Amino acid sequence: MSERQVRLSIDGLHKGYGVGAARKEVISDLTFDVHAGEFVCIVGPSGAGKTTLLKCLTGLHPASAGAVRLDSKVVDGPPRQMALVLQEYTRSLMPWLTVEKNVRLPLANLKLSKAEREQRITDALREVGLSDVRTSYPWQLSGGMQQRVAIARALAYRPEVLVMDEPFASVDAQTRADLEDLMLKVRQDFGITIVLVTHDIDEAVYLSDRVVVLTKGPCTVDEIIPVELPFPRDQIETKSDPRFVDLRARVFSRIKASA
Ligand SMILES: Nc1ncnc2c1ncn2[C@@H]1O[C@H](COP(=O)(O)OP(=O)(O)OP(=O)(O)O)[C@@H](O)[C@H]1O
Repeated sequence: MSERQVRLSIDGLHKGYGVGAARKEVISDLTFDVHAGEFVCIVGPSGAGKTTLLKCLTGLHPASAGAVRLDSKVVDGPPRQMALVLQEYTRSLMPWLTVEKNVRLPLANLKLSKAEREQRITDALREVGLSDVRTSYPWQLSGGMQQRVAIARALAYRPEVLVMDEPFASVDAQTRADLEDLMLKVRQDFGITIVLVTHDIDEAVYLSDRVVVLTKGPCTVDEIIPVELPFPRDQIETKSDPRFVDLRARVFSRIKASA
C-alpha cells in the first residue's frame, strides 16, 4: 500500500449556509490529507458539521472557501472516482428493483460491455456475501443485508475513494460488528481509500489508520490520532488490547473537551 501518496486533500475548507445575518459558518479553515489506501474515520461532537464535510468532500456542496482535491484536481461536482454510502439504506435502495438491479443501477452511467457489467455485479455481491440473494428485493432482506447491497452497489462502481456517512448506525450491535469487519476486508481486497463518519468511538478506532477528531461547530481539526494497532483486527482481541483502550479514551476525551 502506497501510504504516503495523497489521494484526497482538504485545504483551508470553509463552508457556511445562508446569507447575510442568517449566515451560519459550519466548517472553518479545515485542513487534512487522506492517503491512498488509507482508512480514515471522522468523529466529532454532535452537530459539528461532519455530514456537511462529507458533502463537500463528495462535491455535493460547493466549498465557501478553500478546496477539496482528489488526486490534485479540485472537486467541483461528484467525481467519477468516488462513491457514497449513507446511513439510511431504506432510502438509498430502490424497493421495486431486485438486489442485482440495484447494484447495476449506477453502472448504466459507465461505458461498459455487458460482460464487464455483469462481472462487476457478480464480484461485488460475492465480496459482500450476497451472491445467493441476487433476485431478492431489498425489503425481503434484513437491515444489515440491505446495507451490504448498498456497499456492493458502491463497489461495483469501482471507486478509488469510498465515503460513508454513519453507515452502520441503524443496525444491531452484532450486525454492526460484522459490517465493520466487512469494510476492513473490502479495503484489503480492493485497496480503496475509505473515509467514514461515525459517532461510535470504538468503531472509529477499530477501523482506522487515523482518526480525525473535529471540534464543535464551526468545526476544524482538533487532532489527528494515528491508530497503530496491527492488522488483521479482531473484534474481541483488538478491542481488549490495552493500546485500543488508551486510544478510545484519548478520542473520547478530545471530543468531550471540545463539545
Ligand atoms: N442544508 C443546510 N442548510 C442550513 N443549515 C444546515 C444544512 N445542513 C446542515 N446545516 C446545519 O449545519 C450544522 C452542522 O450539520 P451537520 O449535519 O453537518 O453536522 P453533523 O456533525 O453531521 O451532525 P450529527 O452529529 O448530528 O450527525 C447544523 O447546525 C445544521 O443545522
